[in-house]
Amino acid sequence: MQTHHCIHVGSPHTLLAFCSRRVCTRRLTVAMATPDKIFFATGNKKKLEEVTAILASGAALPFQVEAAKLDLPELQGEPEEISKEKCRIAARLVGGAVMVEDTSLCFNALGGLPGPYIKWFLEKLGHDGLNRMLAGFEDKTAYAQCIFAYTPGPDQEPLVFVGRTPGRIVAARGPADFGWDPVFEPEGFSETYAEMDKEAKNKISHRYRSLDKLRSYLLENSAKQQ
Ligand SMILES: O=P(O)(O)OP(=O)(O)OP(=O)(O)OC[C@H]1O[C@@H](n2cnc3c(O)ncnc32)[C@H](O)[C@@H]1O
Ligand SMILES: [Mg+2]
Repeated sequence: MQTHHCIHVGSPHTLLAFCSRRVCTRRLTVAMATPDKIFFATGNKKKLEEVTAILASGAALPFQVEAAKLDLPELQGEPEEISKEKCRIAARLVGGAVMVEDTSLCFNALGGLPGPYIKWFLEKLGHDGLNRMLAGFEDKTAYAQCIFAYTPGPDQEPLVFVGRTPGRIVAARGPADFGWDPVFEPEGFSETYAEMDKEAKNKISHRYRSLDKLRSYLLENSAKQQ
């Protein structure tokens, strides 16, 4: 059997190519450089505020993040797949590099539901209804999950970055200006997300944890850093 060496760059984002040696069927992978401009597509002003604050709190970025206000579809399926598909749709709409995120609120007693469907549960049942859903269960624990999906362009497969913050569902406390913040008390804290300073939430939140992973990935692959 003939053997030879293909270069295999172990970067998670890959441009698929094939080795020029005909005997080789292995796919070569080449890391995609971080572009100069990446859109953040969302229809949610509060998400945008948090993402902007989280990115601004770190070192200066060698790329620009520009908001794209898009009304993206509420898809069904597993959270990672929802985020990826949302990203593919957004990349086609903006015609370039884009990141999106999809947020879930998962009740442990309900096997992770409402999960990615929290938007509809919150809209139809309100904060009190979310509490009542757990009335028959002793276990009030939950986790907030954010999945950022990023692609350098419409023809590239999106990558996902998952961040989770554990906590529990409590009767609403604090300002009701962002989703289910008043009913989620993160583990290790006596305040709900809504009662916490924005800065404090942004240091421990599901959004911070996933965005931090995406930021590291983008910095590692940024030509300007090398
Ligand atoms: O355009 P996109 O980015 O999809 O924005 P969206 O508001 O539709 O957001 P999702 O599809 O991710 O649905 C998540 C739901 O959870 C809410 N939400 C998201 N992040 C939150 C956070 O950090 N705290 C409280 N509520 C949040 C949000 O308002 C939605 O009702
Ligand atoms: Mg949405």
